[in-house]
Amino acid sequence: MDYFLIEGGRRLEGRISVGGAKNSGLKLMVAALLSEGPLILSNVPDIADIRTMRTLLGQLGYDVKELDGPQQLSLGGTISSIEAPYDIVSRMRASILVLGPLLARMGEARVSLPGGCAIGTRPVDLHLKGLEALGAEITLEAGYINARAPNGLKGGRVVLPFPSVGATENVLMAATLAHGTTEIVNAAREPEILDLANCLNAMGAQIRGAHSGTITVEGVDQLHGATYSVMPDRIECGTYACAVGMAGGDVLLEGGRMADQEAVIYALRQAGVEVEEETDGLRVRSDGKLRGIDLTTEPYPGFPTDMQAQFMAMLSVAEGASMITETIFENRFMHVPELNRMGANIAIQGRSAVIRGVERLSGAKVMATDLRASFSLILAGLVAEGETELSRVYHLDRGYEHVEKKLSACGATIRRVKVPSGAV
Ligand SMILES: CC(=O)N[C@H]1[C@@H](OP(=O)(O)OP(=O)(O)OC[C@H]2O[C@@H](n3ccc(=O)[nH]c3=O)[C@H](O)[C@@H]2O)O[C@H](CO)[C@@H](O)[C@@H]1O
Ligand SMILES: C=C(OP(=O)(O)O)C(=O)O
Repeated sequence: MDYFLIEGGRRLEGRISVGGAKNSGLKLMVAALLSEGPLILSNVPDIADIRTMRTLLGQLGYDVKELDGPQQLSLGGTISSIEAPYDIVSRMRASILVLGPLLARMGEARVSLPGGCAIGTRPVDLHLKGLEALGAEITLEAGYINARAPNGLKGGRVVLPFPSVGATENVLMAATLAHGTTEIVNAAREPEILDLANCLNAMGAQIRGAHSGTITVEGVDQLHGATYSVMPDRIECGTYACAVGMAGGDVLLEGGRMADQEAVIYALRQAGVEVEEETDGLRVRSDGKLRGIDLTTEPYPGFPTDMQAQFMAMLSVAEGASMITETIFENRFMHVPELNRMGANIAIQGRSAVIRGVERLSGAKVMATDLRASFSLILAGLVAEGETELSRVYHLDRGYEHVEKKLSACGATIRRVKVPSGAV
């Protein structure tokens, strides 16, 4: 298992190129299952989750080819299996999203139940109810979801009690090939949903209102191939903005977009970080002097839960106290004990964390527990006195590409130590 060594105390200057969004790229790859012709995707992030999705699509019989390196993929072929097995779904929860497309295209699907993960129990009841509203017959057996729609799916009205991102995407994809009209009420409004709808429309789907909370889909008989570019990763962009905020410096986040992340930019500015939109991306400047602020995670357009851990790290060295309330996942504070081991002063009270800013953090051996928690520890390491050793970086590799390259290019001292598999 690789680990990172980080030496704190360097300002960050230069440019970081923001990659394609993990949370869009994965869904666009799944959308290819709905198409009769190949889907060509560009700006695909070079991350482990995308490689896992390639394995899953391969398992279903699909052919995923690199056209010009890992960032441009061609996806197409014939579906020869309708089963998403446990060993892949348990590695990556987004695998559940093949359920809707397989049902719509093949009339049946067998997908392992994903189960919980480090940040919460993460049930999929809303996905299943949504698909049932389109006429799917669903049973659960031996840890698997068995779904059937022998006469095809029928358009229906799906009212989500909570705007679940995954449930919205599963129902949206299934509805593109259903007979008749589907309305998804209280749909998630994340920019990645709009990206998915835009790609599906480019493939011939008839989707309206993908950014509005009520999505209308007129089912069509078939979808065709298309060429589409994955949107930039707003979470990666916000993560590097926090790095500059803490370490101090001046960095252009190439490809970053203000419109995708107004709540994050508002919070950065409140904390004392300068953010401006330029033609090429977002310019972030900071003198490293930060103020404490209060934050609550919410569905989009509110402050994203996927930026919570990074802000926690940043606010741990701000002047004054901050409070972060996590409303999306019930167990997303696993980074707190690790940050405290580096000298942070953070107390958890129920769903909130009270962060009392400290003057300095000190380098330590710490352990990644989930994707965003991993990066919060890198951020802490960038400003800590001495050396930080971050283990279990496979969590980080799921969703951040070329971290050590991107940060070192801006002056950070960070290196990956490769440990051959099998070594102790
Ligand atoms: C691959 C991907 O895109 N992942 C993102 C997606 O996850 P994901 O699609 O899993 O997130 P959801 O919006 O579905 O989940 C939010 C909350 O709703 C609950 N819930 C969800 C579905 C369901 O059927 N029943 C239910 O109770 C979940 O347990 C969680 O507490 O959106 C999250 C919220 O912005 C992000 O943190 C994840 O990075
Ligand atoms: C929670 C995340 O991803 P996933 O839903 O894939 O676990 C994330 O991207 O922060």
